[in-house]
Amino acid sequence: MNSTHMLLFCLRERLLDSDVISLACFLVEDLRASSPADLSHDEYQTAADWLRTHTRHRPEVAIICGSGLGMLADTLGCQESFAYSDVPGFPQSTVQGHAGRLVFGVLKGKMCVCMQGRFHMYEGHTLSKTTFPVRVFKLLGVKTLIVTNAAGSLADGLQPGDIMIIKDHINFPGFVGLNPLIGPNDDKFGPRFPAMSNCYDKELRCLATEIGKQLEITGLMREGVYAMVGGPNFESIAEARLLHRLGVDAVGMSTAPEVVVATHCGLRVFGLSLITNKVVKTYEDSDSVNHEGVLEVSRLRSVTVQQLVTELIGKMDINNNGPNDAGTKF
Ligand SMILES: O=P(O)(O)O[C@H]1O[C@H](CO)[C@@H](O)[C@H]1O
Ligand SMILES: Nc1nc2[nH]cnc2c(=O)[nH]1
Repeated sequence: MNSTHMLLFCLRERLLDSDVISLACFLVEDLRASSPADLSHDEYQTAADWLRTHTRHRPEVAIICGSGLGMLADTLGCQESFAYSDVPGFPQSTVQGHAGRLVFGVLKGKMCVCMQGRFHMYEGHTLSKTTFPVRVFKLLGVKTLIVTNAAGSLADGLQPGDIMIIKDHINFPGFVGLNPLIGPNDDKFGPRFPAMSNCYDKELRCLATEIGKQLEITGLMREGVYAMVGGPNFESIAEARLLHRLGVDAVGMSTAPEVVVATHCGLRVFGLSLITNKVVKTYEDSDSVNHEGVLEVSRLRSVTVQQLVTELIGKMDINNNGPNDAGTKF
């Protein structure tokens, strides 16, 4: 008996009133609609097979470009690119600053695939669709995922233009059941109960800090905790204060689902947030954030982010799969 049958049974037996039943059925359906159980293994495999037959590239590193950071993909050598609309199963990008192209190419001698545009829950995509490319990358043989995003800062020491290496995240939507792993577990990808305590690889974080020193950008860099909220609205002042008190350094509307799915399937993850604005925390402050401002700061810093990511890819040991790799099952 599934949850809906259970609720209908309660109704028949007059255990609950009909309004409660309708609401509960709606919530159950809603949760189900947002779970990856609505995609079969074959759907990921079809996309991976299609890509394998359309490109000779065999990427080891995947990069997800945050808002306004798509220029990273332009630096790949020997490029081949595909519109998301051409790849079976890929959703469409609907947000300004997210071009909607998958770019394959070579960076510092490593085969890479770059998402010029990511998918967000607030666009109306299910979480399975939001994270769809990550599992496709796994099937393509990718070992390391690099996620980038634009984020607002709550930490006093983080200014617009700074780069925060993500040490950990808080997946707020996950607290209310909006987790991409909800639904029957696909054991071919990973375990039912994956650990998240090592999801941002320590070695890669240290390497990025070293590279920051070489690039003489340590003044712009620090580690911190990223929190994902659902969006699409930016934070109210009371919400900003709450996040600040909870120890959040930077907030955005993406990344956590991708990282959860990547960690589940044993990918090594590196993440960074480009701080595009300070989140307003006082009622006296008349500033307010907007997406155009976010994109502008991203573009201004995109070359620095590009240099950092490029050097990181060049120097990373591709054969070290990190602590989450339980061995591939394909
Ligand atoms: O997280 P990325 O995709 O970088 O984008 C961030 O910027 C947008 C808001 O300006 C939101 O989508 C937020 O998540
Ligand atoms: N939620 C949220 N997302 C962002 N993305 C870029 N800046 C912000 C911000 O201030 N808040």
